[in-house]
Amino acid sequence: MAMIRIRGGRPLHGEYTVPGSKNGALPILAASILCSQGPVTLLGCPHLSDVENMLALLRHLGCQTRWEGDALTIDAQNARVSQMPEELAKVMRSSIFMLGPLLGRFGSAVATYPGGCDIGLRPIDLHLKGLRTLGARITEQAGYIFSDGAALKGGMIHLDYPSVGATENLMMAAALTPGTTRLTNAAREPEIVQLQDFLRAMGADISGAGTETITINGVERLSGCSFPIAADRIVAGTFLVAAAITGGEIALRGAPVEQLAAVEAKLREAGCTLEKDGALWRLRAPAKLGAIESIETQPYPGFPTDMQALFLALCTRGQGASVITENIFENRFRVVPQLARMGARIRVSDRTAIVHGPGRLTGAGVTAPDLRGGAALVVAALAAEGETRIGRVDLIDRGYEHIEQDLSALGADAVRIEG
Ligand SMILES: CC(=O)N[C@H]1[C@@H](OP(=O)(O)OP(=O)(O)OC[C@H]2O[C@@H](n3ccc(=O)[nH]c3=O)[C@H](O)[C@@H]2O)O[C@H](CO)[C@@H](O)[C@@H]1O
Ligand SMILES: C=C(OP(=O)(O)O)C(=O)O
Repeated sequence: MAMIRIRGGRPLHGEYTVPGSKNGALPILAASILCSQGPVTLLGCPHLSDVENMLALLRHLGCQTRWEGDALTIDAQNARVSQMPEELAKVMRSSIFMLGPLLGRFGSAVATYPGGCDIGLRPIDLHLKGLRTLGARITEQAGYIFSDGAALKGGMIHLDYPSVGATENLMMAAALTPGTTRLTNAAREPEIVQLQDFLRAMGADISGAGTETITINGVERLSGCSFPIAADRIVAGTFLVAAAITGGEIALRGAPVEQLAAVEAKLREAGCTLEKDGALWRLRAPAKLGAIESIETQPYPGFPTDMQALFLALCTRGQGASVITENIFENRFRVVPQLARMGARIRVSDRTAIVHGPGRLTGAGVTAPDLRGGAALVVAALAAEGETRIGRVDLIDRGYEHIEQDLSALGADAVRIEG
């Protein structure tokens, strides 16, 4: 098994270009199967293991896929319905995104319960309830989800919770479903707006993404287009935290600054200076990081749950106690025992973690518990004395293309050791 070895204590300095977004790309890849006329080309698509797994799923469903640099072309003209292979569904939460588009285009789908990082129970009841409201007949048997959407028609769906994935799945199902579908209490994340933009580029009639009501008028068919994948707000946030914890300075190129308002506010509270400088967004760390009184994860535009573990790491270096509350996923403090191995003093009670800083972080052998927990260990290792070895790099690779190379280019001593 590969691991990342980091020798800490070197402040990061330099410029970093933010890559395309994983959470933007994954639903867009699923939506490409809706396109029956001509190929779609996604520009600036990140080369991530999750993207490759999604492509394997698309090929299994009869699509042709081709990379040319960062441009990814998918031709779904000859796509067909077929049972999704369990091994792919098991490793990737986003396999569930195929359900809506397959129902929309072919009127049937067979899926398995999705796997992915262990950050909570992650039920899919809201996805299934919404599809049933559109007329899908869904039966669940031995881990398989059989859905028949021959009689799909537009309808009113109120989501009990603004789930990102359920909103996306239902937008995709409704794009080719006759009649008008209205989604209320929809998620408002930037990735929902990106999916709407992509569906529109293929010819869909959809509006309202970014607000809590999305309206979709089904069209007969969708056709090919070329579409840019937007920059990854969580990767951008990760590199800001990495620079901050090492007492360094970073300039991000192509950062989605407005999408990071909640993260920026907390970095400022920790004493960082952030300013726009033309196309660059600069962060300068203070001589000593301050504690952060309270962070509460919330749906967008609140503080993102995907940044929570990274701030656990950052707050270990803050002067005093910081309080972090996780409201979205019930199992997202699994990195705490790993950070404790590096000397962090964090007390968890239910959904709240109290981080006592400033502690001395020291290198240790640790294991990524999930994608962002893994990134938090990388960031902590940059600030630790001595050598840290981080295992389960495969989880980190889900969302970061070659994190050790990008950090090395900014001055870190970080290498991947293939095992
Ligand atoms: C590929 C992708 O974009 N992943 C993101 C997406 O995940 P994902 O789309 O899975 O997250 P959701 O917004 O659906 O989940 C939020 C909460 O709703 C619950 N829930 C969700 C669906 C459902 O049918 N029933 C239900 O109870 C979940 O268990 C969780 O507690 O949004 C999360 C919240 O911003 C991010 O952390 C993930 O990085
Ligand atoms: C939890 C995440 O992703 P996914 O929903 O794909 O598991 C994440 O990106 O932090």
